[in-house]
Amino acid sequence: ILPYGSSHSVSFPPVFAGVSCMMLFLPVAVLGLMVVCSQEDASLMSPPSLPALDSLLDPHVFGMVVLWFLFQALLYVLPVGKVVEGIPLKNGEWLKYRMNTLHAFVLTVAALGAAVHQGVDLGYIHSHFLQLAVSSLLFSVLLSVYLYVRSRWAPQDQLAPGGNSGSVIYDFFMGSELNPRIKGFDLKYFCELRPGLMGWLVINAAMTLAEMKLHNLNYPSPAMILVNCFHLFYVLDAYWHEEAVLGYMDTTHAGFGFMLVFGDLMWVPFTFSLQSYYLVYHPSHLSLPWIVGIVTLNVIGFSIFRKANSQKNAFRRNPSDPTLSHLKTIPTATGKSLLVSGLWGLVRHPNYLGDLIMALAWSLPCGFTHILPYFYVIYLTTLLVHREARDEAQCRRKYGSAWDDYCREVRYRIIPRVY
Ligand SMILES: NC(=O)C1=CN([C@@H]2O[C@H](COP(=O)(O)OP(=O)(O)OC[C@H]3O[C@@H](n4cnc5c(N)ncnc54)[C@H](OP(=O)(O)O)[C@@H]3O)[C@@H](O)[C@H]2O)C=CC1
Ligand SMILES: CC(C)CCC[C@@H](C)[C@H]1CC=C2C3=C(CC[C@@]21C)[C@@]1(C)CC[C@H](O)C(C)(C)[C@@H]1CC3
Repeated sequence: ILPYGSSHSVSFPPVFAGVSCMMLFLPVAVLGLMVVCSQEDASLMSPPSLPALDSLLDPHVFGMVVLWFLFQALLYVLPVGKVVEGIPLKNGEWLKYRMNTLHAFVLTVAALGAAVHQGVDLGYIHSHFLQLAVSSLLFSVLLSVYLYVRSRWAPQDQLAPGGNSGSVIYDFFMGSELNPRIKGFDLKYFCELRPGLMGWLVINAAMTLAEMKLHNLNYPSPAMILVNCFHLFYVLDAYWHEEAVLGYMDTTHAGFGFMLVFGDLMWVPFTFSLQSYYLVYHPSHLSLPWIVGIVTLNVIGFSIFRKANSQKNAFRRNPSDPTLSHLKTIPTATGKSLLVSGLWGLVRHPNYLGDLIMALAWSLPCGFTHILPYFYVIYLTTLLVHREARDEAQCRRKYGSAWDDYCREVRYRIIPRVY
């Protein structure tokens, strides 16, 4: 995938071929991982026992996926939570966003609690897991087609820097419009934080019930509790700091096309929950010192991730923030400065380092029998290394020699003394 904003170099045929392959390969990979995860031998080398293809698309399950999306959309438009402005657009305007993910989370938990009380069986999610993933894929394709079609009529100043190459396949994948909206309803912002992230937690809860049922347990296993708590904490942290997402690369630069739609609606819920799905079939027994070690690792990762993101966000909002006055900075020709001490002086992407440490802590409760529960760490490492390279190129373009000074001062990208 090319850096956001480099549509000039996409007329190269291998790029189109690569994008087409990814569109086919990524959904198949998600389904393949899910199938292998439920097998006794969850080794990536073992041949997956494939289910009948015609059993995968179930209209009833598709209806559930649409209902979930609409329910989350309804919570998004509730007039609760403050309204804030995003970063300025090319045309000088500011878009407004309502911050109510935490309200939506509480209402979702209440609604699910009420549904379970009325006899709804969350076990449906476990027993129709593959069908749910296929329906989410179909929904993602339909939404991406809608986004591509409407982008043909979008004004020039509302297009993303990349994703406007003129090639149908490339633009469909990367997304042409930067902030597609239906009236005030921001489709990209909504999808990034709600149906997928919340769906991930609901799937985890369903897998916990499935584990207890399958193994006749009165309580979930410690490994399942750890995985659930870590994931819940990560999502709640994203919701608590919801405003920060307005400044992240995906919100400010990426078009909303198949890559992000699929990422938000299929990849996130169905691959991020692989650890809890794995634990249903592969119990993992953890000793107390091991549990303490894993929790400590997660706390270290989270502290780095949170402190780095909060420091940078506070610094960008107010460079003379008195709580940051002890940090060294490098001025740049754009008027903005770069932090060069504290965590941002340790490596150039301390927030990625924290995220990766947490990712490792989420996999360790699953033990060492299979590599599959480590899929999330592998994915995140690949994504963040690639993201770091794109960001580096962008910052070098933006800040010129000041960026080179920063790189000389802070030599390592993500892992101190290693990378
Ligand atoms: N769980 C998951 O699947 C994923 C999680 N993430 C997480 O999302 C979060 C956001 O990531 P992302 O948007 O990629 O990147 P960052 O939040 O790291 O943003 C990068 C930008 O920060 C600014 N910056 C870089 N260095 C400095 C410095 N020294 N001082 C001040 N500003 C600096 C630059 O922008 P400018 O100067 O213009 O402000 C740069 O473009 C991360 O914590 C990441 O771990 C990301 C992807 C996937
Ligand atoms: C191979 C795929 C198709 C690539 C898809 C990438 C997306 C899944 C990720 C791109 C950036 C993301 C972020 C989060 C989730 C994953 C995606 C959408 C994030 C919302 C997770 C929670 C964090 O606290 C965050 C920092 C808000 C994340 C922002 C980036």
